[in-house]
Amino acid sequence: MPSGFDLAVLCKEKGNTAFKNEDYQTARSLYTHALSIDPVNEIYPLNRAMANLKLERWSEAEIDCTATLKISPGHLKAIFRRVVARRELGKYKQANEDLDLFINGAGDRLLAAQARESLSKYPVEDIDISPLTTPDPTDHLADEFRVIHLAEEGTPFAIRESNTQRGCCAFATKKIRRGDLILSEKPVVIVTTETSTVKLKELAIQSELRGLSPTHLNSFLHLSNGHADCSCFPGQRATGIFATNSFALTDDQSGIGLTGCRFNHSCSPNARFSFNPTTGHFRIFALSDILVGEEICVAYLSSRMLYGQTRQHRQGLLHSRYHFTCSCSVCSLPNAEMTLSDSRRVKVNKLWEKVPMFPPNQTIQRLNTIVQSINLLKEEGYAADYDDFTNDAAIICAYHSDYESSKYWAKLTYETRVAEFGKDSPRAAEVRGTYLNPKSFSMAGTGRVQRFSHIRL
Ligand SMILES: C[S@@+](CC[C@H](N)C(=O)[O-])C[C@H]1O[C@@H](n2cnc3c(N)ncnc32)[C@H](O)[C@@H]1O
Repeated sequence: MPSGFDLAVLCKEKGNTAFKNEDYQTARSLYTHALSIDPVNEIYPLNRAMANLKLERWSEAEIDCTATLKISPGHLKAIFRRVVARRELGKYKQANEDLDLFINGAGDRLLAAQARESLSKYPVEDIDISPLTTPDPTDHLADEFRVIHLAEEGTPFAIRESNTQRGCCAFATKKIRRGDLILSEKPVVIVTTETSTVKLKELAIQSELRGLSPTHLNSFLHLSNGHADCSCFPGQRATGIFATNSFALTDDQSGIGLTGCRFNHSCSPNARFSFNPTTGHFRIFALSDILVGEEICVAYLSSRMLYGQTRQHRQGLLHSRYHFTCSCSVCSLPNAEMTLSDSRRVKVNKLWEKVPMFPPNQTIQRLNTIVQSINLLKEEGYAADYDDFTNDAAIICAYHSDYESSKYWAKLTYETRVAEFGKDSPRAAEVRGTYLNPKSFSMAGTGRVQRFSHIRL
């Protein structure tokens, strides 16, 4: 497992950097990651012992020193660090025994004399100052995990562990309105996906990880890994984490936003993520009004794959791509409601295919089909992608020289895109011109003149 070994070494090196910067919490966590990848290297528990001493986590420091000594008996640094930990724990007898071991092992007169001198300051018998709680040696990550999940000030959400199988979730902490910007962040790990083999991708991810700050590497390694138990990327923890949490940024790039990737998927999402190539930010906008305490979910599948497919089909896609069984509010509907939901979505999909097939002399039917589709989506509680239909309506009205109707539909398209992707997004910019001037549609005014003002949503 050479690459697993690399990651452990990287964690140790970044941990050392954090330690030098006096960020002992991050250092401790990175040594824990290193240890979880390579549990037989004595340096990792030894370094973590030092971080634990700095954090005054004496019991854990003692446990780490003992672990080091199991792997490497007689390791002097481990013995000395355990002396410090045991003294602080009031285990003077054991501390003094360790100190004797250290002095004997050190074989250095000056060092031995200094150690003996410090020994004289401590009682020989134990006194009872045991810690208030006995640390669970398996729970090393608990504290860092909590730190990561503190909501940043000013954000309208918090990431919290849920009691569902969805793990961490984003919950609204303030009332959010449709079109509100929920999150904007720079992705930290960006990989070119075009023609990449798994091996190339793996190397690219490793190279990105090398460039991360200790804090970011630590956060990355805390992300969920849907590939921990499958054979997709054997022994490649970083690749598994990347595959679980990355989103397409552009046609040939994927990336991870360390906070954005904590938002779970829903088949009727109330938020939408997008990437703004101009600013280089990942953004999440609200698709509907969201109440305090409500979970904020985005969609991992795009438009028709989502609103036009049955639960079975969506679950199949999500499972093959991301290895999870969707438990969103739509997929958890009782049978009867599920059947209704499925039939609505299948119908919308059929209507979507039908819309462009109407000949020019059936534009009224075409517009009515568009209205019917959007109403079905609304009935389904699906609040996105109406522009898949409204843009078509704007074009066909302009074709028949009904610029008032065209503007009505183009405005809906523009407003949808502003709300879902932001006013400054390329998606909104794309339709702004035709909204302001429907005559600028390429086929405008080339069909039979007709009025459609009676067909509205
Ligand atoms: C990008 S992460 C999202 C954040 C994740 N919940 C966490 O704890 O960090 C994707 C993982 O979240 C879980 N997840 C997201 N949406 C889900 C859903 N609708 N149903 C079940 N699990 C979901 C799956 O384990 C998936 O692999």
